[in-house]
Amino acid sequence: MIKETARGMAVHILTRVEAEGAYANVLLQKTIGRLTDSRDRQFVTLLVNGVLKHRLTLDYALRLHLSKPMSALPHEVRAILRIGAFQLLYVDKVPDAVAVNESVELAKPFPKFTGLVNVVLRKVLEKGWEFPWPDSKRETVRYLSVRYSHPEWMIQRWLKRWGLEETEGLCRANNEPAQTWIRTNTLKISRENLVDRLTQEGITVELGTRVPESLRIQNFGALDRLESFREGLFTVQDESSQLVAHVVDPKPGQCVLDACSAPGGKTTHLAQMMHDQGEIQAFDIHSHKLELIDQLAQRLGIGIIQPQLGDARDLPGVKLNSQQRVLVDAPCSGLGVLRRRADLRWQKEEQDLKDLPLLQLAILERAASCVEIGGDLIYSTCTIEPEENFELVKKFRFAHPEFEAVNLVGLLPFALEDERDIRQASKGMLQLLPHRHGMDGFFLAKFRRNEV
Ligand SMILES: C[S@@+](CC[C@H](N)C(=O)[O-])C[C@H]1O[C@@H](n2cnc3c(N)ncnc32)[C@H](O)[C@@H]1O
Repeated sequence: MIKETARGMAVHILTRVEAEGAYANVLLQKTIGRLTDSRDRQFVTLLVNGVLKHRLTLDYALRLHLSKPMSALPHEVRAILRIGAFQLLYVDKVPDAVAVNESVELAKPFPKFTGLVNVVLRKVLEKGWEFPWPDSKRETVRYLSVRYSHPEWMIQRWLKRWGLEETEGLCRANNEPAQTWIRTNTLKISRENLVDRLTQEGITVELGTRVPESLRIQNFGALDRLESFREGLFTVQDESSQLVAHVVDPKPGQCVLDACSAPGGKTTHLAQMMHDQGEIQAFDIHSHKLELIDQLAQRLGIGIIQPQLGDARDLPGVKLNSQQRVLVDAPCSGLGVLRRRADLRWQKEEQDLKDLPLLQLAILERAASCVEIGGDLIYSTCTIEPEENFELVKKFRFAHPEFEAVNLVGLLPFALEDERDIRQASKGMLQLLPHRHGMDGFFLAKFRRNEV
């Protein structure tokens, strides 16, 4: 039995993820609560997410010193080696000797492999980052793939679209640690007063510069234990996703439809902007996720949201031409948020980029039929792939000349700097990219319905 230390817990989680296909984030949340020290909880999270993200690079480094393939080793031993190599290569604050010795300690329940763990990790330590990488000119795809731990099919697409320099920049950005952003609940508190409250609670806070409600926080333990959290003064939401409600720009008293709404991040932001006056119908296809919207709305003190179970391709009960604002925050491949979702890059396949647009377009078509004349339709995704974004919007516009693009430049709460973005945004679309904008990859489009 591996002891339930922080490292032991990380081995246990990674083993279950690989051997049983368990969801890493669900397992992490369930398990780390057993650790009393918040630093231990953070360390387990760092190890699990780090190993999942950098798995390809770690295995490449380890295989150089193994006589058999990783698959010939027990799952636990693979996890111990990866955790050890991750600390040696990526984590400055752990002394190298500690990383090696602790890994050997973890391997003691597998006596046949303690020697191997010791020898292999000492070799990784000795070599550091001096690997025989694939040739970056002749084998560019393979080089970027192992150097930055991304699937080759993703690299291939990005190289075609953006070339070497930008693709490398994107891969680097995807490997940066994700920052934590929160959104002020302006129904209850101003952003300045929230900064004071959080500071009193020992949290390091920084004002977001792009969204008036956003704050970046650091040095926090379990957020749900904070008084300010329980009072509903904020919710966790990435900064780029906080842009959406500003682009929707709903007004108090309006009828708003959110077609794919769970867990309610954007729905509750819309309600805030409406001063909790009017009506928001919040659809989602999963009933367990609808409960999350209810819980969030309750905590934030919001009353105008009506969660509705239903497929957004049907939107049962919603009348044609009945809504002043309709948001489609579509299910997507999520390739814009790879830094935030550690194992997502390994879960997606290129086929998803053929299947998802069919669903996205069907949802957009039905949602569009609910927009009243003069009303607005907003489409957003957290992906950077054209099939789900620009190309999809082009198809939709071609079939629906009654929708005209709405200029986004004045709606965004920050000024765009890049000429390319300004040109796009004035035509009603914006693609944010992690390596260009320093934010999660996100796509937004807005159209107004005219009489035809
Ligand atoms: C990008 S997430 C929405 C995030 C949400 N807007 C927020 O800000 O918290 C997409 C959502 O679409 C839901 N979904 C997937 N297929 C759907 C469908 N056919 N109809 C309605 N909802 C769907 C998923 O359950 C998921 O909750």
